[in-house]
Amino acid sequence: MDLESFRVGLTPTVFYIPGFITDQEEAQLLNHIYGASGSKWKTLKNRRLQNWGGMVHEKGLVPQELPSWLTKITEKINESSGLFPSAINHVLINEYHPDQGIMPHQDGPAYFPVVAILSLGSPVVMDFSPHLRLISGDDDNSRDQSGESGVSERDNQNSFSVLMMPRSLLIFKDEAYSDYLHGISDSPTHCYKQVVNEAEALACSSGDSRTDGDNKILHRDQTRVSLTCRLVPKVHKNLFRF
Ligand SMILES: O=C(O)CCC(=O)C(=O)O
Ligand SMILES: [Fe+2]
Repeated sequence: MDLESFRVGLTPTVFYIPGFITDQEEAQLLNHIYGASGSKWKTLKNRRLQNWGGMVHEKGLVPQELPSWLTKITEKINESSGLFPSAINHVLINEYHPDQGIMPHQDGPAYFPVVAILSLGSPVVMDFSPHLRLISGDDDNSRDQSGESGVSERDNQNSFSVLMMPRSLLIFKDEAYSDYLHGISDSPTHCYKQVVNEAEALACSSGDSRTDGDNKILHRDQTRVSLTCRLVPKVHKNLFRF
């Protein structure tokens, strides 16, 4: 795959790959996700999530083997992007109802700084906003299970947004990873007027979203499920030797 041809926007470095999986693969993934044991879900204030691959700690991953229905996807991401130095070993599955989102955050330091997000279900807009780097130390206090940390300082210049259609893959790294917060508003309508990938996203949509084309408003009338695929380079072989 020529990843360069999927680059979007002016900020290094964001790639948007429409139709990364087929309708059938999307349905199969949703079957596996909703077929998982109820105890696999962790309910947060504004969404539910499933954690696959093991527990991420500040010092690395206490690993758990990914099931084959996930490695099928992660291997395809590894091979087609060529951006991960070894196999993706962690997948966070987030579920959002139309009035749910994720606060602007930066992914935690345990991850290799490349993120691949596969979207299923309802389209949404993800907002990126630059933040002023925190001057000192770590910000562990606000980190939750997903390894994300809230960062309060930010500015609104140079912000940009990406429209994430079902079955698409969004990859971001470099500045987009290190100098920007990313988040999804909890509003049931999202405006896609300013997105950096409107043409790419809408070219591939097959009527699975309700849009108001004149005002570029997206009505989130379905649940969205996303798979955030990452690599935790440091893996703990022995739980008791932390
Ligand atoms: O659901 C998404 O698209 C984003 C998830 C995310 O940012 C995360 O899990 O860190
Ligand atoms: Fe994130």
